[in-house]
Amino acid sequence: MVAQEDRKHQRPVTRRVRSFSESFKCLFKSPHSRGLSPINVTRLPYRSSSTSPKRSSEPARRSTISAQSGPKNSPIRQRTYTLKCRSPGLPTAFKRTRSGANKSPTRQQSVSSKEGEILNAPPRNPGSISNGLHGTQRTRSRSSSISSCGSSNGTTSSSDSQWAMDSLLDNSDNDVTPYRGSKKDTIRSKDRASSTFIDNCDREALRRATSYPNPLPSKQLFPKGLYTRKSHPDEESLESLPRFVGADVECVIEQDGFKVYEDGSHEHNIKLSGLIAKLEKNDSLPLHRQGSLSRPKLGLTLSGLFKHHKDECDIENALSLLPEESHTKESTESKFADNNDNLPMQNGEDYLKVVNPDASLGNDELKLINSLSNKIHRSLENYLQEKNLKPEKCTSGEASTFQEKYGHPVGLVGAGAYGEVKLCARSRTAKDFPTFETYHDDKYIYYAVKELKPKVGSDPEKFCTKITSEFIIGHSLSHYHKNGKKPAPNILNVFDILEDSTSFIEVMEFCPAGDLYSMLVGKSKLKGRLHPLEADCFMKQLLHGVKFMHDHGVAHCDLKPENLLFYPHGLLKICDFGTSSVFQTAWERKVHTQRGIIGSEPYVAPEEFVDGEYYDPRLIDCWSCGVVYVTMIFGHYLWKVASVERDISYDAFYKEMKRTKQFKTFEELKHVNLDLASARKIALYHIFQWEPKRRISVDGLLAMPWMEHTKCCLIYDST
Ligand SMILES: Nc1ncnc2c1ncn2[C@@H]1O[C@H](COP(=O)(O)OP(=O)(O)OP(=O)(O)O)[C@@H](O)[C@H]1O
Repeated sequence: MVAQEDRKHQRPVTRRVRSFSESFKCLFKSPHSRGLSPINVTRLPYRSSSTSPKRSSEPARRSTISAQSGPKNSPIRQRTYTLKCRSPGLPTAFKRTRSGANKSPTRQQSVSSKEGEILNAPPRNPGSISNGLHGTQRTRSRSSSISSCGSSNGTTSSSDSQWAMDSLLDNSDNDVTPYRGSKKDTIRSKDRASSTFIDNCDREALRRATSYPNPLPSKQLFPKGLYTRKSHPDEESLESLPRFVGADVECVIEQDGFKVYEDGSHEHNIKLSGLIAKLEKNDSLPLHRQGSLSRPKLGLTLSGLFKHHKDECDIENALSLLPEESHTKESTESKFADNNDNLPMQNGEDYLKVVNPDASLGNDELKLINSLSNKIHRSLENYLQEKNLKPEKCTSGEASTFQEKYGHPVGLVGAGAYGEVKLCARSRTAKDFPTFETYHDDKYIYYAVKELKPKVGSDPEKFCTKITSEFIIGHSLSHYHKNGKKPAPNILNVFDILEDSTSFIEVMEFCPAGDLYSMLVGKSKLKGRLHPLEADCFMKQLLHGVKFMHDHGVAHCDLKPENLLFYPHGLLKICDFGTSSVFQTAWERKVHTQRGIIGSEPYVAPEEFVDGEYYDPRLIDCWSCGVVYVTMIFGHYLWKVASVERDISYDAFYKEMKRTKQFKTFEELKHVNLDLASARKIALYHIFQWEPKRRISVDGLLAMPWMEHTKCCLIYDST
């Protein structure tokens, strides 16, 4: 099997670094010049620390690195880390639903390895099915500083590594937001927060639920009425997605709203973000300075009335940069499957023939890119020269206004490197029924609206590439169903890009349960972690989302918890395509390799640090998925940088693997049963191969027993 996998990875990959825009630019050069001139990709480090303005005391999130250089000349600066390696002792909180809590805390023993300590609970009875459910509770030593994380020589020590993520957090918004479950659930989840036990009496039910490979069918075995699964109100937004049908089955695990049923299925109840929870409590939407995307002002001043707010984007005047026709599904139907009529031919050459109709970037996108980048360049000139001109209309006739299409701003969701992310809402109309591609409730439809403002002195070319890339890749991936294919449930919908007199505005699907980063932070605050079955479900969704991207010629290149968003019932959405790489367009059969460091440090694959080495961007995504997974499981990083020169934790992992072909941390990692623990361990070894040619692909990973037998709350074609 390993040999087979290796062969898979040795598929010929060709050439060189190139970014999204270059994938297209090169199409306008003659084939001759394309072959000769190396295309230089400078990936703009566009993502500085993005801290939600609402929570200024929260530490900075991961920054995205995008550069093209090796370790010696690394553009990576020392940064502060927020998901730190932490000190041992946190037991995983498990609680049974039907029985009283066992008041005697079980012990979770920590396992130390050379490079750091991890959290693991050895079984009370080795071989028992509840191996991962009992542990030693130890007092954790908390670090109160995040600044200690980087040593001056760029390496990390194991003591450096023991920073507790939760110690870095403010507790200001604890328990403000309700769970998205029933009232009963809400109360239970509060009770559960401090619970760290599982009682023994229903072990048999738990064993059945998590039996490997197949849990027992529920209805034949269990009487009705024990526990009826209810669908969430927001599930109606996902009509097209098949889900496990509700059944009367017993809930055998309940932890922080995550429930596992006796038939092996499960249910997530992820907290709604504070903003949406507050909005839903009130009956009407607040008018946040209707017509403006800027923050609400506290008071009105006379001078303010006459002052031109240069940095505010003016929503009334925002106009779509998209041709009107591309808003409708029908008109964007892809024609390239068997029609090359509109190809960007050059001097009669036919090298732009569509050979890969599955690529998400084809003729339609090419046209859109051309039109968008022209408009963005023109507008950028105006912005940078502070001409403050109104945007030109893209279409003849009356284009709908931003407000008609997306409503008005009702709050602040987050902040990105180029501006804020706002929540906009508009009333539902009869026309909206039945398809919703974003979050909604009975009355309103919600959109996330991201402001992209050029910085003074910034390179217009880079800014243009960043927003074109972010929008086109997101838009094309999320509109792939335009040609009759199934929608990708794990890719964030990107709807529109508009401009006003000072900035560009990207309109996206709104995910009301926030991102994985916030979820992990929230768990950590409550001294809990993700249940392994919940983490497995997220991993499966993540891998399916990434597989979808890879199948369509795009590698994400910046997978990290901050870029994974959620719906309350656990639907995961991959977002932020600003550093994504197009490794294959519709006109290419070959997969392009690339070089240079791209992504966020702890998630960056080791081959990226090798100076000048070309790598397959799909495999770096796979590595990042592995890091995201272990971060979910441990609640901290295993290393800060996957470079033996720069990180002693990684160096220790590397040496241990070389010497023993094992990594103690993975060997001792527990799951709900031994089979799952073993299947997952094997998969982790396949992911964390520092030699890319030995690393498993995302496809391969999904086919491994671990993922094959992971019950996911979405049912995919291949499962
Ligand atoms: N569609 C969305 N739904 C819900 N929350 C969102 C959405 N988009 C962004 N957010 C929130 O806003 C935060 C910042 O947004 P985003 O990730 O786009 O900025 P960034 O990645 O820091 O900026 P950049 O685009 O420069 O990388 C996210 O971490 C997330 O919590």
